[in-house]
Amino acid sequence: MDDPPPRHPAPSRLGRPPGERLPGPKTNVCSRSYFVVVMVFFHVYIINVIVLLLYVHYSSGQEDSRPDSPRHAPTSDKQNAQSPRPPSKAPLPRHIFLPRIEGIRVGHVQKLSLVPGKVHEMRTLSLKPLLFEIPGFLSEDECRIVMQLAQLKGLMESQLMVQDGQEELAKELSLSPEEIFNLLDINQDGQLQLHEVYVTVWIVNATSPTECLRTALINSSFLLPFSDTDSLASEGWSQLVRNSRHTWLYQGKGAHQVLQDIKTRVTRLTRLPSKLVDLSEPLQVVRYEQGGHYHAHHDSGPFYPETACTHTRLAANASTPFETSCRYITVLFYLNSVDGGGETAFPVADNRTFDENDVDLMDTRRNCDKSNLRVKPTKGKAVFWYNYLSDGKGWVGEQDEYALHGGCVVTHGTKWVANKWINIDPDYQRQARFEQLVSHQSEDEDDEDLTVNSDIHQEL
Ligand SMILES: O=C(O)CCC(=O)C(=O)O
Ligand SMILES: [Fe+2]
Repeated sequence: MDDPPPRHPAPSRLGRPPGERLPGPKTNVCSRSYFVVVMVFFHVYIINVIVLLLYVHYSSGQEDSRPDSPRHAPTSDKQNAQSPRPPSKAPLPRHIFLPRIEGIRVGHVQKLSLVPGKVHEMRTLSLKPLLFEIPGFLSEDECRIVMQLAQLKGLMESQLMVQDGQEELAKELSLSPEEIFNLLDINQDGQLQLHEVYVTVWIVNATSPTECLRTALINSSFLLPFSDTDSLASEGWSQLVRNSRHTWLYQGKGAHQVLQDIKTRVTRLTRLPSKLVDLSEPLQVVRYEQGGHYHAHHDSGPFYPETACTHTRLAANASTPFETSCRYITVLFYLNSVDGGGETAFPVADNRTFDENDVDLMDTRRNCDKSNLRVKPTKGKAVFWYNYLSDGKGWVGEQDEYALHGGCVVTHGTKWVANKWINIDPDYQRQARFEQLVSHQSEDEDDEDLTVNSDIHQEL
């Protein structure tokens, strides 16, 4: 009998030496399927990565191909601000730095090229305020046309004056001081402002002389330039802030060419962006008869965080208790040469004799000769000054106290002047939003030149 074939020992974990592989066929199947699975996963992974990369590439490529893509054409802040966008609350980028003309020193003369074929000379009159004069800024014809246009439009009384029968009415009604006060407190702020006070004077005189006014003074903290109430009772014209007539002339598209030319020249003179000049108040034309005057004043008030500017008020979207015109620059044109008096006085220019208590300096009927600086009205001459200082960062800063000025009494003849005020909000964001809003409106209203200030100017 054959011996039975030798049998492999039964696989036994215990009996296998360490490191010995598992029997043949079973080992082969496991490693192959494992390899296949791994390879499938690997390929799927690679394909995913490739697809992802292709997606990223093509999607960014499409963005790049847009004409306004930043990668193709980097847009400046200025372009961004000009492109039509709905007004947003996010702070707008600062892209305008207002140029300010340097005065160098009093008497310094700079040559200007404002109109083709003519050179103007600009002389520094004072550094505080920064004040210049430019003889012959307007031609004789331009002066004549502006005066004629103003006459055609009609001039109105610059300050309310006592009307016929007003005194009798006041007597008949025999109002109490409080009633008079409340009647005259036009904006109902519990105070009487300067323009309200001068109306008060007439009615008070007609009822219970200065008693009424004293009550008003005690009940409120309004500013009175002449504190002597007895003289208020006895004086006439001198008590009016101003004694003149005025009108406004629109200077936008469609206006008389002379008015548009003046606006262009003012833009060149001040070197400000034309948009700022375009959006400013229209030209104000003023006529003083013999005996007319304008007591010393500021064309624009001081600026506090809660102060609103008249021109940006509508865009500011907030109601504020104080409002002023925010007239950054005044350009004053003399439209005729005055026979006697009528100088423009700058009582405290360059601070040579400034005494804060000397309130009489405000009185241009009596004390013009005490002013530090007086400019003689000569046909065609322009003077211009900054009513606000710079904030040191290229924008409008605080009010310049030295910009106090007034029109001396006209002793002979008449006096014609025109004012071009350039309105800028010291709050940059408000000015920028206002410009944004106006450019949207002008787009909507198609090519109409918006001079939004034309019916919202206020008397100061
Ligand atoms: O008449 C003048 O000389 C000055 C006028 C003026 O200050 C004004 O109109 O605001
Ligand atoms: Fe003024």
